[in-house]
Amino acid sequence: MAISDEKILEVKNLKQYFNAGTKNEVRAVDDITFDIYKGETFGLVGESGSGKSTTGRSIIRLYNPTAGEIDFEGTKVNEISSKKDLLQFRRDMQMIYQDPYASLNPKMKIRDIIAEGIDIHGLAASKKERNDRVIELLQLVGLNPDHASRYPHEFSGGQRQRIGIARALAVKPKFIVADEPISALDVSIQAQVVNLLMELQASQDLTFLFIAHDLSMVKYISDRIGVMNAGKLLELAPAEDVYNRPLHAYTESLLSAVPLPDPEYERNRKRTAYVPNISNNGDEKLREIVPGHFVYCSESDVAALRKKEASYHEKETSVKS
Ligand SMILES: Nc1ncnc2c1ncn2[C@@H]1O[C@H](COP(=O)(O)OP(=O)(O)OP(=O)(O)O)[C@@H](O)[C@H]1O
Repeated sequence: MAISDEKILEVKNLKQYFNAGTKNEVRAVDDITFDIYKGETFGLVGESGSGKSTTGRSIIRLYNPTAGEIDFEGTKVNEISSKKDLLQFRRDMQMIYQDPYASLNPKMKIRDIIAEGIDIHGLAASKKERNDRVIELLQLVGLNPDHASRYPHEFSGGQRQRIGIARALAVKPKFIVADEPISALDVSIQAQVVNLLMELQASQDLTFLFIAHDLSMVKYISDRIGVMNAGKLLELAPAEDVYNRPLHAYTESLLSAVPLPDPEYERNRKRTAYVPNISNNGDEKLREIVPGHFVYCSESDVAALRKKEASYHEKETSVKS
């Protein structure tokens, strides 16, 4: 599915605090705003504890936001109240987890794990239809139909993640929150799962929120990327721009920590320490520096950031000529 200009998800000034008002208050998500378009993969990256998972969980309504709003297809997620609408929402929005093993019941056969959603939502009229659908899903994620009668422990990490994906797809969702779906996998398997997700996005008309702390893979799958730190969205831009023209110093330092495949280059390169390049004037917010490229900054930083953006283009032109 090509990316539409229609927004499927709007996150507006979302705050998700834990233990709010106590001395143990954690501002896991602290006033973030972003949209996701239909057919898009939006990558959310940041170090551990930056608030990525909390954002994903708020979106699928596991939490009640401290403040702000989440709209899915124009409906306020936290105001969905009828059983019927909530069931539909749970069907439209599915989650894929980091550790598929922990989320697969070890005592259940793969058939029943995959068919859980089919059963809950009454999507199969007969046992045969249910079985056929499971087989179709297994094939869709690159597994063998015979696997239906086996148990989770009989599978490798990559295969288990495929089972988790099949389970999510069983209810024909529109939107998938993939929370670090490849972090627990061997590097050699990561690319296979990323490729599978990309294929499925096209064939199943899906939109993804792809959460990752590893920036090396997220580049390939994401159309746009949001960089989070300490509950704030610090930079938001098309994936290419985040990688090739980072503007926030935090993004630059994250990128400098991405492992590179060439060992020689890897040994010699320098990590960039995070030296903030944003003023602390109290008027910081996500500001559009050039069309589509946003940085959390103060009004007084905008000119310098525009200059920095322009300097990337000058460098690119001089490399070409
Ligand atoms: N249920 C909770 N109660 C209290 N604090 C929480 C809860 N869930 C998360 N936090 C805290 O909120 C902050 C953000 O956590 P979150 O899991 O969203 O980060 P993350 O970027 O997804 O990191 P990771 O990659 O480690 O999961 C952390 O400081 C975490 O300890």
